[in-house]
Amino acid sequence: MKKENNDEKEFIKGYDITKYERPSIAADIAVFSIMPDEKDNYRKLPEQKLRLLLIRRGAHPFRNDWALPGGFARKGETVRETASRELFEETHIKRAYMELVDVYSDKDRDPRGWIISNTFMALMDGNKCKHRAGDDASEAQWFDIELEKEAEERNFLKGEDSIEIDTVYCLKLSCEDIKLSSRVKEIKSYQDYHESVSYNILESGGLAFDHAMIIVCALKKLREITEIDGRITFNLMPEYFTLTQLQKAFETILDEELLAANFRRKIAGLVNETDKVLEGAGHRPAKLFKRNVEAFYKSR
Ligand SMILES: O=P(O)(O)OC[C@H]1O[C@@H](O)[C@H](O)[C@@H]1O
Repeated sequence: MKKENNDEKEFIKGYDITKYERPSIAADIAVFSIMPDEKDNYRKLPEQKLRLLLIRRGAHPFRNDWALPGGFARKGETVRETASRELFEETHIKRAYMELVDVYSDKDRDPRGWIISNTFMALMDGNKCKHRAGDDASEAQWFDIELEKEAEERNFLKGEDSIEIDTVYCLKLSCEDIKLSSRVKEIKSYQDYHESVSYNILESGGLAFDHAMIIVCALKKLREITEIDGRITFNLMPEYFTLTQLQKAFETILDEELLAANFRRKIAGLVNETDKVLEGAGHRPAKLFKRNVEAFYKSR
């Protein structure tokens, strides 16, 4: 046993790590929040909007284009630590829900060279976030985000069981008079009873690197997780909320209207009623609820 350990030590000492080319590692974060629409000031409860934080790049490459907050890993950091550090630099938020979206490693994704992006999504109550421009950024802004299906084409490959579905998505991001519009193609193929998915950027529309594609993937993942397990949505909520506000948050993410009775049945076990009410939002004050923390401890 001891001999083997010594062998291994010798092997590691003599190992030439430079014989493989090494990529640079970056982490990006798609930071989502739900915030009231400031333009909607005629209602007591303004419409809630799903928002994404973008940074205007202050340096080359893609100077002046908009990008997800992100940056290179520092020596010794895990990529999650890199993402948390970058998130804190931009939002001053230390703890937020973070989930890996995917790893983006296309050789041409960054003109500077082989740079792999590990992208996380972070969800937060946007009202708590004091975003500020970081060292390498000239501006940080919350953008309203919308994703529309523009076209879908189905092609049978060999027989009835093999199909390729091409979907073109139009991603719209807007912040006051800044309007970004990107088009991303999703290619889903089902062959031999297995699904594979890939994406192509058709138009970047003012977004840097491959971030248009990454944002589409992040939003689709947020929607998928919300459909499977609604607990993720609570990360966008303040401590106290009405059931209507919670339903609106679900509807904003899923981009569809939900039936109140079905919705309330579904989330009943996840919330606890409090003795507080929301004042000033109509003739009858609405009851405020909190997370039922025990239901959140349960493993997924
Ligand atoms: O902002 P700098 O530090 O220039 O570069 C980091 C970015 O480089 C890209 O590959 C990554 O997606 C990340 O956003």
